[in-house]
Amino acid sequence: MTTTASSAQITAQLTLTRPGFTLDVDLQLPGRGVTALFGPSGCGKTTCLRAIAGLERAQPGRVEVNGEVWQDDAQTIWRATHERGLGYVFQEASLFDHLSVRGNIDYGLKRTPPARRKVALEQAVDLLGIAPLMDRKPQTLSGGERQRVAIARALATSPRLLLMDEPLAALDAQRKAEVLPYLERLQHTLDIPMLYVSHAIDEVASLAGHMVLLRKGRVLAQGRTNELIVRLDLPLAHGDTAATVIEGTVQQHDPQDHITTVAFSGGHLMLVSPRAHATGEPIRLRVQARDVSLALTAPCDTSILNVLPATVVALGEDSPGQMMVALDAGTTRLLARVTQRSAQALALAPGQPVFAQVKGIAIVN
Ligand SMILES: Nc1ncnc2c1ncn2[C@@H]1O[C@H](COP(=O)(O)OP(=O)(O)OP(=O)(O)O)[C@@H](O)[C@H]1O
Repeated sequence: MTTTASSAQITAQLTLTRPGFTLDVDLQLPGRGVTALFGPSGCGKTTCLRAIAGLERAQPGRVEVNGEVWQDDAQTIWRATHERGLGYVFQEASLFDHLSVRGNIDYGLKRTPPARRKVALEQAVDLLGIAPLMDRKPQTLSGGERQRVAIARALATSPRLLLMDEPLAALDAQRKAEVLPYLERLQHTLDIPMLYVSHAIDEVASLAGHMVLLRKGRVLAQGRTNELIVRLDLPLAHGDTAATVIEGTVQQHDPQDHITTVAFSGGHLMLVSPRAHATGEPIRLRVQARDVSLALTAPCDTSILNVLPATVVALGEDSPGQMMVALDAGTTRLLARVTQRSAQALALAPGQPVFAQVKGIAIVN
């Protein structure tokens, strides 16, 4: 086995040329947690995953995962896919229809030498909530159930890296919402890094701490998801889906009004939450730019619960007639989408103190 001294990090320098398309990326990713590959159709997300998996050969290429070198053309190192210890989950779960769910998961387990087994069968089954399905045949399962079985099977191989290529894309919104919490649970429980391809920015924002933004085979930006989604120079901070993820701590929960108060670097936010959250629990919140409005003086007699003092950092044009405003509330960057007319009427400019009125907040996890 070829290893180097570097610790939890994934690096991939990949050049791969096809007629009409060149992938040329230098990825520097954390070796823990979920990293999303995000970008428009055809930008090279799947090609990146396949090159990291060794299913396609980048030339030249170098891939190193948590100290193990999988490819290094300069040193003529090449590990075949089956020697990389990968889990791969695709859009459509490719289960063996002649085997039961248990048989499918056992198949993954048996391919893993006992010394390398980190994830017990029971743990994979429990994390994906599939215990009641173990004796069923795949063709009797719903799409969401099949996908959970496919993920459990990949996990049962105790992969060094789990590659997921749009694992929720074939599911309708309801099934997606059913599988997403399991994926969130995985990353909190297992120390298996995941690379996650998705088109859906809300999925990325809730799952991935880190992301790579791809365009036409190149890296447009890579870094912490919370930071990239609010950068006005990048496409994510534009349009209807622009949003901020706020990391905070539950301060209290009022069971009478079902209101949870969350403390974060910019103050407090209150949100309606039917579930009682424990005091001190870390919590991530998503605030959409279209749900934030601005005022120059503190509004009074308003039904809006959350008014945060903030400072304008930058303004950018969004769509015709709309501006995107980046704000700092404490050390937290927020986005507000306001009309161009309002931006002019308030004479919004960098450095200006404002009050951000936050109308809608969603709990991410
Ligand atoms: N087997 C192949 N042979 C030739 N060209 C291919 C092949 N697979 C993909 N391509 C091309 O390579 C480019 C990158 O494709 P890739 O599948 O990596 O994009 P993607 O970002 O994953 O897209 P999508 O989101 O639509 O799945 C595209 O231009 C695509 O047409």
